Amino acid sequence: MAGVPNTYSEPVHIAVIGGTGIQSLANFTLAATLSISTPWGTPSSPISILEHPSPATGKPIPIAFLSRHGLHHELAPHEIPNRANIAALRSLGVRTIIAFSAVGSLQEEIRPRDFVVPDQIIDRTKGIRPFTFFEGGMVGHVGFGDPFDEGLAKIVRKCGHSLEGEGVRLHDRGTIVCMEGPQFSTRAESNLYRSWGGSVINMSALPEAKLAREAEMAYQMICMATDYDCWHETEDVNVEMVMAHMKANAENARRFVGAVLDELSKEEHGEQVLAKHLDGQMKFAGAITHKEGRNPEIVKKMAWLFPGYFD
Ligand SMILES: CSC[C@H]1O[C@H](OP(=O)(O)O)[C@H](O)[C@@H]1O
Ligand SMILES: Nc1ncnc2[nH]cnc12
Repeated sequence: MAGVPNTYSEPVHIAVIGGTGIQSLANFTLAATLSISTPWGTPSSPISILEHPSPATGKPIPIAFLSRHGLHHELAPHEIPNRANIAALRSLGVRTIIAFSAVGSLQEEIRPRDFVVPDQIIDRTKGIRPFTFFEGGMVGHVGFGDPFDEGLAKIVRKCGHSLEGEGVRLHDRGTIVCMEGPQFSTRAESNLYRSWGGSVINMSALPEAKLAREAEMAYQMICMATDYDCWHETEDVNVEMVMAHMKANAENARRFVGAVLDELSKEEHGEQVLAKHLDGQMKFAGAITHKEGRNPEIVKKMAWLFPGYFD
């Protein structure tokens, strides 16, 4: 956009990843648009730096916004450059990610337009998406028992509940089934996922959440149900249905994200926003590969992501 700076000199600690139907965040001041190139390629879209006034001090707080499927939804779930997205955000200083996702509901009580703050994921991707930074000569194993950040989740839930009664219905927990797509599930699959205890289904929680964990970022997804997939007696999911529910509830989605950003801007959440509890975890996880066995090319890539960790 003409006149918008293409650099930003301050560190940015919070990011929002927008999914289907959320290609931008309105009501924020656009401070810069950044085109970042990483050793893992270029992100899904330029990263917008939005300034958000801190409710406490009025001082602008920068937020990075990235559109997962590209500016015009041109990237299918398996084409999303997840490693470039996460690496680019970390290079800006981001340590907290709020990720938004349109999901199918696998449970009667999760109605279209309800929000869910999930706490678990079942991986039904097919291994065709690059899913780790640690490969090709540097091994790293990171814990993923709780795929989302519980501290961040608590803040997100509190914000969601504060909007209840104003058109927002929130489910505090849930298991996402992340499927490969881009085709939707068969009815047999949809029923199988229900029998496994799945709450909602999407195509984008993974490897995004795994890579955020490897990059030592606190990550929480906010899901909005757009359909009952194909297990329910109502009409089977289709794109038109997903987009219609997203559009109808976009204002609530934006208010939800806005409330979370307001809350995260408070000084009391400083340590959480900087994900201090995850600091340095990859330094030890990656040290499993002895120095003499590390591939110098990968070491160079890693130095971009984790300056000073593997010197
Ligand atoms: C358009 S329906 C399928 C599509 O919607 C979800 O996108 P996102 O998670 O980015 O909001 C789902 O994961 C699929 O990519
Ligand atoms: N039914 C569904 N399956 C997978 N991803 C979705 N995103 C929205 N609805 C979905």
